Amino acid sequence: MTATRGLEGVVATTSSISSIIDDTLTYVGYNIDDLAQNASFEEVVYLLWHRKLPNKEQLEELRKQLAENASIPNEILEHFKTYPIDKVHPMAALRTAVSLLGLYDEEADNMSDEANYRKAIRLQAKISTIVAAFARIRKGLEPVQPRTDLGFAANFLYMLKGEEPDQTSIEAFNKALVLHADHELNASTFTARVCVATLSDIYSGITAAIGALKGPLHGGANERVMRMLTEIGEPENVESYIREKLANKEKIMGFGHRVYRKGDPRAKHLKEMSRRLTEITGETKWYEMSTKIEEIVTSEKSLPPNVDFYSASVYHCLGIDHDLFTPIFAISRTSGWLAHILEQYENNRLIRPRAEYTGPEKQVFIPIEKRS
Ligand SMILES: CC(=O)SCCNC(=O)CCNC(=O)[C@H](O)C(C)(C)COP(=O)(O)OP(=O)(O)OC[C@H]1O[C@@H](n2cnc3c(N)ncnc32)[C@H](O)[C@@H]1OP(=O)(O)O
Ligand SMILES: O=C([O-])CC(=O)C(=O)O
Repeated sequence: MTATRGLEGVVATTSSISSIIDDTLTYVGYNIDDLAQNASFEEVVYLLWHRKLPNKEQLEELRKQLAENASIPNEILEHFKTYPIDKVHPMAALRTAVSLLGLYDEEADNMSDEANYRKAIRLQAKISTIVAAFARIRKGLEPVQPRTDLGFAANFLYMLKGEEPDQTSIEAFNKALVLHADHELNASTFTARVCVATLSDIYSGITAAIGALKGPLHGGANERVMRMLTEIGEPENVESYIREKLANKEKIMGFGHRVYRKGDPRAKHLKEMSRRLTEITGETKWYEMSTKIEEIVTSEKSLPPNVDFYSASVYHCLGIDHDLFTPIFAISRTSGWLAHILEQYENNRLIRPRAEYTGPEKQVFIPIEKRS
């Protein structure tokens, strides 16, 4: 038995949800470029869960279900208020809150297909309310109740800020949600599938996935990109900062990918959004710095930017706190995680690979009183 480090290139399951072939990303066969230009996040959720685009009635029904299920139990809001608020990362709060949410769902352990679908709706609906409520509570603000007349993207921005967002912000945020919704067998999706393949419940699967997304090699990179941009401060500091990092063999956050070689097809959409939004907000330096970083990293290391790189300046321009960037990724990716969890249940087999043993062999047990 020989181990493949990081399971690189290992095909671990079949799936009909999304694919990456020759650096092209599709959801159920629809090119991500088409979806990013044309689809609402709710349409994408429907597509991932049903493997077809909704008609008008089906989309309206899903929108209604998401809006009607967006409120969260008061116990979760009260729980947030007990946290050492300035020490808790919002991803840790989200991971805990999703687990807690399971305690208040009477169907949590009902494994019928119908109950699992109802739970998927509830989780997708409530996750953005959780993130927005935590963001407000930690600032000493009252949480804002979700509205049933707003779409998913608009509702999140409204709950976060307490005022109706403008059309540009809604469109940009919707596009970011579409771009992050699913991505084949990435680390957090694989985590979710491994978890529920034991026939554990959906809340366990999403809690586990949030834990995996939090890491800086995965979803946590977007927050670190903004930290790097802030540290650099001005475009004239980019060159020395990046070259020093590369010389020290440090990783530049937001670059590189396990699967893409020529480049991440989502990055160009986020780059264009970053260009537009930084112009609108008068903060063009973030875009200017980002493009300079891209030039250096691409030429020195042949590493193109991934989805996390330009999303940082996009979210910054939308007025979102930097430590909420990864929770926002989680809000969108919940749709993909849920699609994969439901697909796993449909055709389940326990996921249990092997390890190549590299430890000592044939050891002789020594009683404790004789050990040095
Ligand atoms: C949504 C997402 O999850 S997208 C990815 C988000 N993560 C990041 O942006 C973090 C930065 N990027 C990385 O750490 C990596 O590129 C990963 C984790 C995304 C992919 O990693 P892997 O396929 O395992 O590649 P690995 O980490 O083994 O790197 C291979 C080589 O490229 C280098 N490399 C990879 N990414 C980077 C980077 N961002 N900056 C500098 N060097 C890099 C490594 O140092 C290594 O070099 P070496 O062979 O000289 O030791
Ligand atoms: O696929 C991956 O390894 C990481 C990624 O880009 C994502 O999850 O969107």
